[in-house]
Amino acid sequence: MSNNNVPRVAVGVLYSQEDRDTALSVTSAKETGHDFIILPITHSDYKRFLFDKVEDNKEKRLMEEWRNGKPFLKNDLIIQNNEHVDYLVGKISDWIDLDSSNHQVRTNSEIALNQQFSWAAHLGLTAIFVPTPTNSFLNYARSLNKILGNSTYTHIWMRIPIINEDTPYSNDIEMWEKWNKFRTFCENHHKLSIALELSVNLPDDVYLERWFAEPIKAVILPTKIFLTNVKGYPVLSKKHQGFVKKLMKYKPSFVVFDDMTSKHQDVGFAAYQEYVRHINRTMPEPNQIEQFGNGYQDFLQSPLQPLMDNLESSTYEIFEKDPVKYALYEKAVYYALLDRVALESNEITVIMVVGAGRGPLVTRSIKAAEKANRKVRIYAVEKNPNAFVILQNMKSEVWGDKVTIVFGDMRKWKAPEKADILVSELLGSFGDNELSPECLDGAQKYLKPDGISIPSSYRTFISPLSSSKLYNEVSAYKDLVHFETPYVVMFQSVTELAKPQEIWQFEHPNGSFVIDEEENPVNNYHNTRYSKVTFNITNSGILHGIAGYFESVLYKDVTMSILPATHSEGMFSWFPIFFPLKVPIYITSNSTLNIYFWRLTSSKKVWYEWCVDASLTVGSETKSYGSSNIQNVGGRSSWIGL
Ligand SMILES: C[S@@+](CC[C@H](N)C(=O)[O-])C[C@H]1O[C@@H](n2cnc3c(N)ncnc32)[C@H](O)[C@@H]1O
Repeated sequence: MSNNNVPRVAVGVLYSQEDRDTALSVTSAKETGHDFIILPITHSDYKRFLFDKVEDNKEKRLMEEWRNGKPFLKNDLIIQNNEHVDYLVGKISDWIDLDSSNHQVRTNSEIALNQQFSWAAHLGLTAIFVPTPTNSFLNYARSLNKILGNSTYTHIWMRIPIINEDTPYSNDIEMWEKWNKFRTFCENHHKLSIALELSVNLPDDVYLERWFAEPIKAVILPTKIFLTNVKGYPVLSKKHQGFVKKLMKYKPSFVVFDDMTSKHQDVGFAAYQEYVRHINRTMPEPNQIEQFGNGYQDFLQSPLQPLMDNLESSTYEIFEKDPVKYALYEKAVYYALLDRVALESNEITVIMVVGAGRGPLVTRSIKAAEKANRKVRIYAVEKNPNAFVILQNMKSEVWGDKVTIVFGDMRKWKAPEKADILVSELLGSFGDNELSPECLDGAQKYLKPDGISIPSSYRTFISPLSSSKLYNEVSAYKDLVHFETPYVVMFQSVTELAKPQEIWQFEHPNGSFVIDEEENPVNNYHNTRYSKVTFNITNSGILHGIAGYFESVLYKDVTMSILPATHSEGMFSWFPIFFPLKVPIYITSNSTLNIYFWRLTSSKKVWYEWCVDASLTVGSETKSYGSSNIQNVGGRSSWIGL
C-alpha cells in the first residue's frame, strides 16, 4: 500500500568511472530519475601532482608553481563551472594520501585537498564527498579539521562503509570505531557527516543500531547489494529493507552507487532509484505520536515551569489534544469514586482538581462521576489568571453549580471543606521536575486523612544516551549554562547504551514531613533525593548525556508512563528529558557505568545535579577510566522556581 503522506526521498547517483563529462553525466542522471549526482571535482590526470619523483627541471618547476597556488588548468577539472551546481555533490579525489610516509606525497595531498575544497566552496557546492579514512588517518583528520573550521556552508559527507568487506564480520565494530575517532579528532564538528555505505552482508542489529545516533546525511546503496525479483527488477533483502526503512526516518539522501556489477541491465539503471522511492512510499503511516512530533525530532526545548510561569493558551491547547492522558485520568477518577462510596449511598464525594488549567480534568471528573453514578462536588483551583478566565467561562457555560472555581496558589488556599479525591497533573518528563511534590505537599492539608491523591505516585528513570546530534545542538550555544540545563526532546538520532533504571519516587499524600501552624511543610528537605545507579555497558559507544523518563500510578492499576518499555500507547503530552554531559565519554564494551543524580532544594528553588563515572574490571582489578565533573553545582545553570 502506498503512503502519500511521506515526503519525497532524495535519490542521487555515484558512478565508479572517475573521468566523466559533467554535462553528459548530469543529463544521464536526470534521465534516469536522480535528484543529484556525486561527481569528482578533478580529472584523474590531476593526480600527476602527487608524484614524488619528478625527474626533469621543467616538471619540477611546474610542480612548485602548483604548490605555490597556481590555479587549476581548465582540463584538470571535471566540475568546471557553477552551471549545474544545485545538482552536484563534489567528490574529493580518492587517491589523495594524507597519511603517506612519503613527505612529498603527504604535502601534495594536502595541497590537492585544499585546492579541491576551495574550488568547490567557490562554486557554492553545498556538499563534498570525501574518502574513507584508511588505517592511519591523523593527518587526514587534521587537514579536514582545518577546512571544517573555515567552511561557511559546505557540508562534508564522509564515505563510511558499514563493514570493511575485505575482512567481514570480524570488523563489524571497526568502522564505527574508526569514524568515532576521526570525528573526535575533528572536535565533533557539526558539518562533518556520514555517507554510510551498505554492504552485501549486514552486521547484527546491535551494531546497526549504533549508527542511528550518528549524523548520517547520505546512505550509499551499491548496485551489488541488490537482489533480483521474479520480474527481473532490483530489490533488497528483508534485512536491508528493514534497515533502510529505519534510516529513512532520519531523512538522509540516498545514493545509488554503480559499482559496475549490475545484474539488472535489462530493466535499466532507473530501476534502483525507483525501488528506493517505492520503499519510501510504502513506509507505514506515522503513528499519532510521530505525527504530533513531526518537526520536533531532536529539537531541544526548555522544560515548562508551570509553577513559576503562567502557561500560554497554545500550550494548554497542545496538552488538551492528547487522546490518552485525559482518558487515563477519567478512568482513575472513576475507579476511585467506585471505591470511595457505595452505589446505594447518597453521599457526595468532594473532588478537588488542583492546577486545573483550562479545566479538562474537571470535565473528565464530571464524566467519571456520571459513569460511576456517584454524586460529586468539585473544586477547581488554578493560579494562572489567564487560564482562570477560561475556567470562569466553563463554569458559566458548561459546568454550572457542580463546580466551584478558585483563583490562587494551591499551597496557600484555605479550603472550605476537605476533599475525598485530590486530582492533579503537575508532572514533567522527569516526573517531579514541574514541582508536583512541593505543590501537592501544600495541597494535601485539605485532603481527608483517608483521601485519595490522583496521581498516587510517580517514579523517575534514567539511561545513558549516545547522540552526537543532541551533543552538537547543545554545544552550538558555546557556554557552560547550556551544558548544565536539561532539555525536553523527542528523541530520534539517539542510541541508549543501556536500559533505563529507576532513581527515585514520590508518593501522595506524603506523611513524612513536619508541618507548621499553617499546615505547610517547615522546609523542603523531605523532597531532596540522591541516587546512584550502575549500568553494565555491553557495546562500546560515546556517552553524550542522560535520558530521563517517568512512570506514574494514577490510581491502583491505572498507570501512565513515558518509559519506552511501558509507554502509554498514543500519549504525546510528554517527550523524554535529556541531561547533557559537558564532555562526551567513550565507554568501552563491558564497562560499568555509574550515574549519580541529585534532586536538591533551597527555600526558593529546586535543581538537579548529575555526574558519571565509567570503569573497567580486568581480573580482580577495577579501574575508573572516564568521569565527568558534577554538573550544575548549586543549581548555578538551571533550576526550577518554587
Ligand atoms: C501541567 S498544567 C495541567 C493543566 C491541566 N490540569 C491539564 O491537564 O490540562 C499544570 C497547571 O497547574 C497550575 N499550577 C501549577 N502550580 C500551581 C499552584 N501551586 N497552584 C495553583 N495552580 C498551579 C499551572 O498554572 C497549570 O495550569
